[in-house]
Amino acid sequence: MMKRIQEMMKPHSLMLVRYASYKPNHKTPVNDLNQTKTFSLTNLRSTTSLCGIDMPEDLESSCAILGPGMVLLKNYININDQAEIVNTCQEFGMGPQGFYQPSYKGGAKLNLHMMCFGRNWDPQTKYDPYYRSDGFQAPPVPDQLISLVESSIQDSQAHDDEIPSMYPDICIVNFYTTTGRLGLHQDRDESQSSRNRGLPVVSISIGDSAQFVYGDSRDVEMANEVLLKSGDVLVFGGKSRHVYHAVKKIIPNSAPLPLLQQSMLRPGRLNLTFRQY
Ligand SMILES: O=C(O)CCC(=O)C(=O)O
Ligand SMILES: [Fe+2]
Repeated sequence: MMKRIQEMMKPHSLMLVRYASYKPNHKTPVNDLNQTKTFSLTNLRSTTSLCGIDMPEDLESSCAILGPGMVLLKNYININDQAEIVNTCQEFGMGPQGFYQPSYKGGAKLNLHMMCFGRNWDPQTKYDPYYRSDGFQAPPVPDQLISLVESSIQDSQAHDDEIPSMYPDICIVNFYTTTGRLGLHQDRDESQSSRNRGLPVVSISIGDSAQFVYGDSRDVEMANEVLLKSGDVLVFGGKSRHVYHAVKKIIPNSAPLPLLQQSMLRPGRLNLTFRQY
């Protein structure tokens, strides 16, 4: 539930460039070979078949305080930059270090596709500085995304000065199809020093909206709910660094139509979470 909406502002503008010079570095896959099938974020289809919502071009940004250390910057990223982020993730996501569907120890797969920048994270290995279970190395976090995260933190600090600064050296990119979801959890796999200092997690949403739940306990019935829309940035650090959170549902056909026209993002939701290891 939103506690308060503050000051209106223009959506953030960011110039993203392509990463033509990055050369992936990987070992021969050691296991999970069957997981290296490519997954595309985009699919070419006629513009008349795109299902999304019309958006006023001059929609302003706003801010909601969800709790101590938890700030939602609404409509923070403009459509062009959202489309560039889709392009960047697609470019890396189609490569050998790209999207795959990770699995838990027992073999069950997560209900999403994932790739990482900076360090790989996997439900089984947690953070590995170099290689994920199929042997591929994570590319570095793109500089333009680092700048976007740093600006988001500064803007969130203007609303809550207890949110610490951080340098985003790791990023998990999740793509949820319209049936995707993520169970209630805390983000606890970063270094103890990062977590003890309450260094924030910065989460960017692009595409279809998500019902996101969050709360202080493991009990999902007690959790609050907020809709994360395309272009929103959620920052949780300080006292909320270990908030329980989950993605309950993706709302089909809720992405902005101009984003779909520009990026050809497939139905579903792209989420990037940045952290300092
Ligand atoms: O998709 C989201 O909004 C949350 C993702 C998340 O919690 C995570 O990657 O740890
Ligand atoms: Fe999380």
